[in-house]
Amino acid sequence: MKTLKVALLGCGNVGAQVARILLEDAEMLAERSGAKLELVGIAVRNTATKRAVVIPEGLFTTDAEALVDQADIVIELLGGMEPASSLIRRALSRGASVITGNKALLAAQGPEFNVLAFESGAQLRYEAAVAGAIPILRPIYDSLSGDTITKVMGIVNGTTNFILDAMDTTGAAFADMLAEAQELGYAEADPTADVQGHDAAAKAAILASLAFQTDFDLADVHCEGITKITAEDVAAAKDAGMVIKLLAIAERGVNGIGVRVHPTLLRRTHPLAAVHGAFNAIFVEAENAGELMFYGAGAGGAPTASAVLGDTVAVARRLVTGGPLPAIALQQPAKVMDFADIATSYWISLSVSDEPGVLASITEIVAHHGVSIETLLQGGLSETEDGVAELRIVTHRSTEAALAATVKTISELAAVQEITSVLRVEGN
Ligand SMILES: NC(=O)c1ccc[n+]([C@@H]2O[C@H](COP(=O)([O-])OP(=O)(O)OC[C@H]3O[C@@H](n4cnc5c(N)ncnc54)[C@H](O)[C@@H]3O)[C@@H](O)[C@H]2O)c1
Ligand SMILES: N[C@@H](CCO)C(=O)O
Ligand code: NA
Repeated sequence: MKTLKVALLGCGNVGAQVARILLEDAEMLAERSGAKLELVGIAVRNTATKRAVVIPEGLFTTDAEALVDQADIVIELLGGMEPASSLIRRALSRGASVITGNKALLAAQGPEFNVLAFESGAQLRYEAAVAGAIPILRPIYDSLSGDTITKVMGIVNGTTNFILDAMDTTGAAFADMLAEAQELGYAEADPTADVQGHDAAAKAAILASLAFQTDFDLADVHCEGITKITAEDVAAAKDAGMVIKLLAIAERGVNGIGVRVHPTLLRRTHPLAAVHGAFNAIFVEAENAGELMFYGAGAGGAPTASAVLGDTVAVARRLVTGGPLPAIALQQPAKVMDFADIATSYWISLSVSDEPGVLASITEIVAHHGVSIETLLQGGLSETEDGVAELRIVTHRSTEAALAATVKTISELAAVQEITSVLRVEGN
């Protein structure tokens, strides 16, 4: 049986679990790959650091470059831009295949890595980079390659789902749940990438690139995180039979493809509303397949390691059987839809002076901008301020530009005391 040398870069949450599986399940992996997968070394910063799993000390090295230079397969789980980028380029340039979970790096440099891989005949796989354990990239670029995808929409960040879900179900505080997500190994090394939506935006760029055969990068993704979501927003959503989720959405529109990440209100009957904790779920709509939903663990060491090992076996099988790599699908230049042109629906909460004619002025403004109202709810007089009434408006779908202009004009009305929240609504 052929032996393939595997170099592991990084031994953190995910890397340690990958090392464990490579060592514990070596026999099974060899049977499935058709080759012995020999872990030849693990690049770390400090060889003396105690790890989450028992690993023979002799495997650790601080010389990542020398390790890369002797490997057939390089698994990059360092995170961050450098030295991850240089090491991936080094591996691909010498024809070694690369598996990575580094979505931030892929969203920035993925197209360049693809070219390097194509030139040297190396394989590049990154199922772990989007929605952890869930097989989602391979279904999109492989299983659905005979169909036309029209929309991808999902919860792709475990940390923010964990936080929002706890705020919704137990009323827990944002900061406490973020600390717990960090302890559980869900959050990025710098958790602002999670809560500001950048991690989900990188995943949205990867999903959109594969679903629409083009190259999206982070700059193409409209991104809003969850840092402005308050306990009051969560309670108001609950009161209305809805829940707030951070969604990544990529869809074909009239003049291009719109890619966005933002907190979104969903009715509780929507399947994505039932995704709890750090779980992820992704809806894919395709012309012939219809609606598909993929659900599972979106973060965490062992689940993410499962996706890494799946890629490793797939790469090893091809190294054993040989044969040409599939040609890179023709990458069309990205036709990015301007965010202002994207159709969404708004939920607007506001407090107004409780005086005659206010409702009429507001409905007039909404109509003036070509927007129509789905529901308008008067929440009664404010408990804290005399003569102040609370209103909640949900609009029908309209362009982002028309909706934003509507909110701006409403906010300028003398009777409007405060726009307390503006959120987008998805689903039926
Ligand atoms: N944790 C998850 O749930 C998850 C899920 C999917 C993808 N990912 C991605 O997988 C990657 C790893 O994530 P993680 O959670 O294991 O991170 P981590 O911070 O736990 O592990 C990274 C490890 O790499 C080490 N490292 C960093 N720079 C190094 C260098 N120059 N030389 C040697 N070692 C170095 C760090 O010391 C750390 O031990 C990231 O790209 C992350 O985005 C993580
Ligand atoms: N920090 C990421 C890890 C998985 O990519 C998350 O919370 O989803
Ligand atoms: Na995945």
